[in-house]
Amino acid sequence: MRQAAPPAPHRRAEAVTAVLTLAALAGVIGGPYLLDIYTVSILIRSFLFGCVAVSLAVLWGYAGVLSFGQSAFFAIGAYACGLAFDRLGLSPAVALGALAGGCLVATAAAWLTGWLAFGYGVSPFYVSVVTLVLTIVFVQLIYAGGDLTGSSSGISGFPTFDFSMEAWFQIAGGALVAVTLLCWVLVRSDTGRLLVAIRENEQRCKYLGIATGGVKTLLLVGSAVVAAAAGYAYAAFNNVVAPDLGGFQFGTELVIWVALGGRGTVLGPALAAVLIDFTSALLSGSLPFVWQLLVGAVFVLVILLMPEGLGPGLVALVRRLLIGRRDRATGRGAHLVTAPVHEARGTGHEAAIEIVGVARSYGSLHVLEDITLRGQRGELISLVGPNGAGKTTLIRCISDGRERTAGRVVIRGTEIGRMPPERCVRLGLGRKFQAPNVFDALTVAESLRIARTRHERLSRWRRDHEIRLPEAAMQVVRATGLERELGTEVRHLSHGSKQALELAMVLAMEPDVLLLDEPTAGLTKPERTLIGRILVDLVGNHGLCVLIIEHDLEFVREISSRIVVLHQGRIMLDGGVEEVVSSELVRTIYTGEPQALGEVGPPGTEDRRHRAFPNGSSPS
Ligand SMILES: Nc1ncnc2c1ncn2[C@@H]1O[C@H](COP(=O)(O)OP(=O)(O)OP(=O)(O)O)[C@@H](O)[C@H]1O
Repeated sequence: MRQAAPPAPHRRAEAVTAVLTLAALAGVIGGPYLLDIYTVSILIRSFLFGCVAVSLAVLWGYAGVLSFGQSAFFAIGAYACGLAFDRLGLSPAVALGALAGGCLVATAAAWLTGWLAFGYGVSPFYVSVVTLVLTIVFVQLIYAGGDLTGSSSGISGFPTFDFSMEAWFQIAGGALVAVTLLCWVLVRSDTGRLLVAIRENEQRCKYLGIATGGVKTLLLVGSAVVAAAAGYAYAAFNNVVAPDLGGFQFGTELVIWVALGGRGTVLGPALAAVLIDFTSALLSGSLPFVWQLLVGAVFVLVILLMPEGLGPGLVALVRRLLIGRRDRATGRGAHLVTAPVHEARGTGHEAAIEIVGVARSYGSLHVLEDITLRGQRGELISLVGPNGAGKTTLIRCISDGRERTAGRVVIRGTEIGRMPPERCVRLGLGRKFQAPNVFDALTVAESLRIARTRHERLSRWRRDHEIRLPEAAMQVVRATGLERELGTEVRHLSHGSKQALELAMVLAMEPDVLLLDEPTAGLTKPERTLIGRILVDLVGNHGLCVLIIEHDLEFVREISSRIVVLHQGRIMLDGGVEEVVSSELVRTIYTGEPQALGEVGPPGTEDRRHRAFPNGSSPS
């Protein structure tokens, strides 16, 4: 496929990075011949710590995974080196085996951490707790290792590589330059945008079919391997490993360095790690307590005055001087292309969606009972009913297999069972939430690109400026003027544009069944009319099955092929538009008259009546 050329701001950023990289490499090669031996030996350590800080910067600053356990991964690599060299002596096979072994153990530990921390329904803070525990477990294991691990004294004096100080400096410095450059390439790529999307709105990512837990686990494994390799080099250089390397204190120091250097950059944390560790080594001897106090005070000040850290401030300044405003750097150059149509799922004869006997209870509260419903291709089914009737709960039960307490949901012939949202979505489901559920920190183009993840693999090393969209999504983007806003950050869009963007993102997945929860909430009359026209076209010309929750009965009347009335968790009526709209039962449900239903209507039905029948008009 032909690739679009990157826009000018990107090319300038790449040129600036190339110059910085060459300058850094020149410093790394020439530095040890200009600096005194003490400075060189401290900087070697600082460079290796810098590698770990950069890997944490990607993990935390971009993907939002705050890990205190990078020290444990670092120490795993260090102990792999110390143990192997101490027990087996130094040979190329042992050296390579120890490096591979350290990385493998770190991979296993990171994978286990990810499995524990990124499971279904787990709070994002849980990973911080799990990684904290990891450091404690690691230190306890080392203590319990007795003679094998050297317990609290660690291992020292083992044979190691016979490299000169200059060579160590060049290896450690070169590693820092390489890790920083690779991470910079990653975070600027489409995959880097995906990491930001996960940090910003993990729920939306899942409903775009992205297995966010898997992505975060992979990233954690990658950062653990970088940390383990740095730990290996640290042990080989220093000839000593100790339990403190894997402890909570070092893990927290790494977090502080990244916070000071700045989340959302990779250069900031690299520089902060080197500068703070280097200065610590120089000052902690003469000013042991004052120095710690000083670092603590600066940390508090930066968090208060520059919550994003020092790096982003400096980067913004450099960008303004060299490149221009941020939006221009991230958004310009993106353009839309119509994507080829993918093969339809299923046999084509089955129902688009089939709901059989679905129920949902919260303890003794039965919110949904025995819901049975079928939707075909080319049908627009409106789900109406007063507040609290269970409409949103039904949408949740359809789009997340773990929500319902009984019944079956079948999408294009496949039962969803207990599938999480990202797997339901892959069966051909698209869900738009009531309030716009978008990525505020991304541009419109980036959001649409992320929405195509299910169909197009995201690049790990570059940004694709060509956004390929299916006809239906393209229609929404064009009709609502989003085409002219491709470079705009979503946070700057109006409410209506955000609603349209979310709809376009959902359509970009090429769903067969579209679930819409009050898509016109908060929209103006012309915007509502436009969305209505688009929906009718999606159903008529693209064959989608749309299930829409709506309170505006005029709107429902104009667009629906069928209306389903839900009341107190049960389907009261399922029929054609005129039949339902003129139904006495519907009027009774909305006005809460007890006679017709043999019960008292739910509280607050007056308000609902006004929402359902604008201007107080009757449905008939
Ligand atoms: N997590 C929960 N725990 C307990 N009860 C819940 C929970 N979620 C929803 N409910 C209850 O389920 C009922 C149905 O809620 P739901 O949001 O599905 O109604 P709705 O028809 O979509 O209403 P609205 O039109 O106001 O959005 C309400 O009584 C609500 O309080």
